[in-house]
Amino acid sequence: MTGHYPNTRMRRTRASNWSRALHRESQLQPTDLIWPLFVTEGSGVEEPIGTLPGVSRWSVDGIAARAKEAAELGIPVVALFPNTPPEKRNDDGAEAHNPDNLMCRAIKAIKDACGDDVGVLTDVALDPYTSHGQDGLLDEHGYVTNDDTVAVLVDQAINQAEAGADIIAPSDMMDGRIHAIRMALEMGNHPNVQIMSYAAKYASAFYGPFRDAVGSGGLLKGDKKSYQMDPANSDEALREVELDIAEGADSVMVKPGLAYLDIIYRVKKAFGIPVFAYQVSGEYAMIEAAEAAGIGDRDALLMEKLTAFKRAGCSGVLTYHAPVAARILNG
Ligand SMILES: NCC(=O)CCC(=O)O
Ligand SMILES: [Mg+2]
Repeated sequence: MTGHYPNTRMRRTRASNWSRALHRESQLQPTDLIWPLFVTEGSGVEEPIGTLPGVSRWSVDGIAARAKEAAELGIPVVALFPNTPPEKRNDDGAEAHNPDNLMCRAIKAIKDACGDDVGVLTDVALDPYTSHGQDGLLDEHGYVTNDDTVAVLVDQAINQAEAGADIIAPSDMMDGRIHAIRMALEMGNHPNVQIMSYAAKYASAFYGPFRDAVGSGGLLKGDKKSYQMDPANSDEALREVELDIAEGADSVMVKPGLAYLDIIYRVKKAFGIPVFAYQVSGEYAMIEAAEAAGIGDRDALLMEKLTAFKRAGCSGVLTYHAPVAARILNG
């Protein structure tokens, strides 16, 4: 039972800087951040992404430089997404398991440049490699098949692990893929490669700028509602998470971030496992747009939102603002 005024004055502990610092319940640190990076072909290339102001695609050499920057800022992990050239995209996304694809070259360049100082998280899904922009293989009706897709995702994940990936992050939302990938990693002599499952990924309107960044936006026909979750659902997210833990996920992700804080909170309470939020491209773009429109201070907005993820129970956050936030935190 809390006391009564005036014995209890809630404002007492808020009255000074030192006291606010002492009583702060959640503290964001650079080590809470995962920095998503977009890879493109060429060398010495930086391509700014129009819908993500401040974010660029980098060629492999630039990606290695960004990873070094991450290490200097205290950011422990970078996440990689390739912008596959159109001529290498086809119906079955076969480029995803080409050992010399953009992703594998970027993984190797980072591991050569940074070794153990930076972890490399790699996305598993076919959308950056398919000519139709869906995350899996289509049947004759245009439906994204489950089991045939999982077989390709396993090849994609092993391909990334062979190149040196530290964390495999399947974002496809097929059923059973965590088990299949975990078994393949065990059999393929990669027992310590982690899996961070996009366990509760919602069919969201906040992904638009990302699709521009990986070049799949113009290609995508229809939507992803037959595999990504309905934003109205919450109990279903707990079932998704429970299955992925049972199948061998080391950590889980909830995506998007801010509109799904209740899901993060429930997952953490129910399972006590490491939970990560993906603050997605649309969320990033909205903060930048608020700053550009003069209706909010970018740094204050982003630090408040990132802190909210910690408060809700996250171990960390994937955010395009990672380097900006780390610089703020490092003073
Ligand atoms: N598989 C990764 C994503 O879909 C990212 C979406 C976004 O940042 O909007
Ligand atoms: Mg699932």
